[in-house]
Amino acid sequence: MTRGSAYLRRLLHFDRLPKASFSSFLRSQFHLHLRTKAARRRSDDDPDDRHRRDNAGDGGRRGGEHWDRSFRLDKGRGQYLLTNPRVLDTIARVAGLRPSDTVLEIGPGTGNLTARLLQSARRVVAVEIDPRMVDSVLSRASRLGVDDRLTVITGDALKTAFPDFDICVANIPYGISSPLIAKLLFSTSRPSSFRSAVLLLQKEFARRLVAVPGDSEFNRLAANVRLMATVELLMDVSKKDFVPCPKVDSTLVRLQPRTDVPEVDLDEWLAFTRTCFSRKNKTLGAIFKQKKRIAELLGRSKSEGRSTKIFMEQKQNDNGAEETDDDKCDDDDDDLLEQNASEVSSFKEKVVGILKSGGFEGKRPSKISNEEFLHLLQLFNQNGVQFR
Ligand SMILES: C[S@@+](CC[C@H](N)C(=O)[O-])C[C@H]1O[C@@H](n2cnc3c(N)ncnc32)[C@H](O)[C@@H]1O
Repeated sequence: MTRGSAYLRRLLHFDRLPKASFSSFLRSQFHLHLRTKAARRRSDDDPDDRHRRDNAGDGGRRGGEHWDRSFRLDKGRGQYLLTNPRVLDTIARVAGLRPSDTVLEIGPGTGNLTARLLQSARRVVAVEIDPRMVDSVLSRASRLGVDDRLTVITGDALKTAFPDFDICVANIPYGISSPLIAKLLFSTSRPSSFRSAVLLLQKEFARRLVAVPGDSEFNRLAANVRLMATVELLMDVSKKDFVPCPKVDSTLVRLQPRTDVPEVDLDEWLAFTRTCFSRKNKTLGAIFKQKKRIAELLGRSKSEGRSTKIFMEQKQNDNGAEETDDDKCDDDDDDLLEQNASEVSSFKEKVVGILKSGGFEGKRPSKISNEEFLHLLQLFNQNGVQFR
């Protein structure tokens, strides 16, 4: 008998019994463990059991929502299923659904949240990119007898036209957080026809969304979202509540479209904030004095009506941060300067003059409120400087 098992024997008070009894105790425990494991595996493969688990969202809600492993989950598509029934119930509850509501759900997956949304709302319209998930959620809805109230659009939520909806509730793939929020807030009819969007987001991303001017995390996305909506953090959700377990924790967030959105051309605003936040930790004076920036602005201001890609189509990372590293911007500036040198120089004087007149030259974008940004944009536009 090894020292370890002698210690275990003492610990379990087997030291006064014959060694043979202890060995047979260990053997019986081992067999019990194997039997339990086999039973669990059988239950996973049992369609009835699976069905019982699938139905956890429509009544009893005991135990976890399990993944039936009928196909491989694609992490590249953000297929992390939320399986904690308490969290799923809470999301459906705090979303504030009304019986007359049409809910837009992005990425229903196997329907863990969908089943609950269908309990409280009139109908759910879901957009799902993976046809395997579409089959899964549709067959689940049909088993629950609610398929007549569920429509699933197979496609990319960023490229699919959304139908009219009252509220959006979703555990979204985190890779599309920024462009999806931009699409919800900037491309729906104005004033926004929906009441709110309750989204599960990566925790750090959610914190950046609620950052205010002066916070180290304040960024372009936060400024843009604040223009269109109020943001509220509802609750944190542990990574342990997902299958498979992701690397990051999550936060449930409510976005409520503002009814008092300022009168501003939104494409112009988006292009303007893109410029303002283009260089980390620089003052507006430094940002707008860049040769490349001046040349771009001059080109835009001269060619009226020239359109640029809008916010959600622009290349951006999921942090909502689009700032470039300080030293990378001046590369190739000279090549980009196609305008006549004296024209560029007098345009630069004009831009700097506008910044000075509003007291903005020495200010950093991360400390500026939206009211101030709007004022500066107005000054630029009034003086013929256009951003898109
Ligand atoms: C985080 S899972 C959520 C699944 C389910 N709602 C849940 O909570 O268990 C994200 C889902 O979004 C889908 N998805 C990923 N990218 C998408 C896109 N661009 N448009 C629509 N659905 C997408 C994935 O296939 C997956 O089903």
